[in-house]
Amino acid sequence: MLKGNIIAITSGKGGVGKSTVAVNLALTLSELGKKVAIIDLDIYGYSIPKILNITSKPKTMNNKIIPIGYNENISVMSMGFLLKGNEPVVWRGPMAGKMVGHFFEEVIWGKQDYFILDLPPGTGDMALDLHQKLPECQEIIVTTPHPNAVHVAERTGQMAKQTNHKIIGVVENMSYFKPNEMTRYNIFGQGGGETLSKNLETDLLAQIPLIAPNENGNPVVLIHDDLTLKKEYLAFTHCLLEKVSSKIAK
Ligand SMILES: Nc1ncnc2c1ncn2[C@@H]1O[C@H](COP(=O)(O)OP(=O)(O)OP(=O)(O)O)[C@@H](O)[C@H]1O
Repeated sequence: MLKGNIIAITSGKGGVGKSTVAVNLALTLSELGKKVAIIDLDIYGYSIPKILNITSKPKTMNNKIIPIGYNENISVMSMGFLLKGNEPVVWRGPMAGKMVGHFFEEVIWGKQDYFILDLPPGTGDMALDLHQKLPECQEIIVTTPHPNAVHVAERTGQMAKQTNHKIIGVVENMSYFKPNEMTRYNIFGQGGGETLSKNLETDLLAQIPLIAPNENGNPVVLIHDDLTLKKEYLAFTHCLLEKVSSKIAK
């Protein structure tokens, strides 16, 4: 199975930034010299290949899949690598569950410091499969500050608790927008991450701001492209490393 610390990035609602958080966390860990695998478990709504701009296809060896190497520290697997172009995945739940099993067992991962799992939103089949297949997995719950996102994310956290997955903490994404040092807009409200972490009796690990598109109108979501984002993710990753290693030590 997977050899290394396993961290699932979860949420209640879609679109709150799970995949973005998963990728930036992996990039930051890799910059700190850690070996990281990103497993895109959003079988229907995979987005990691697009975020990382990966177009190559994985090779196989002895009937096992070799994950795509993004850089020397990061290996990636996604449903998107197995399809031609932007094909939809029109599968019933058990098929998707089987694919998740393949991603864990039929990919040559080797030993990694961290496996970052990008989950689909909610408490459906995939989350349940994960709880059964990887009981040692720990979770980070992503929300925006908006009360609706918090309300739904709380159910994901409750599921983690019911199935004995440790919650490392909450990340509040799209927390605020700061066009300059003097101005700050709380576009999706305020305090959602804090409320969620209190309700789940865990820590608020980070408040990641909304980043404006660059001068060409392209979204900026990777730490490579924005210094503020880089600093926020560095602080978040250090906080995470401390929490994960203290849990390992216990
Ligand atoms: N901090 C941020 N600032 C600006 N844009 C962001 C930020 N975080 C995420 N986004 C953008 O928001 C959109 C949704 O992000 P993402 O795909 O990571 O969410 P998700 O929770 O994984 O969604 P889904 O559940 O649908 O897979 C993307 O277009 C992403 O580029």
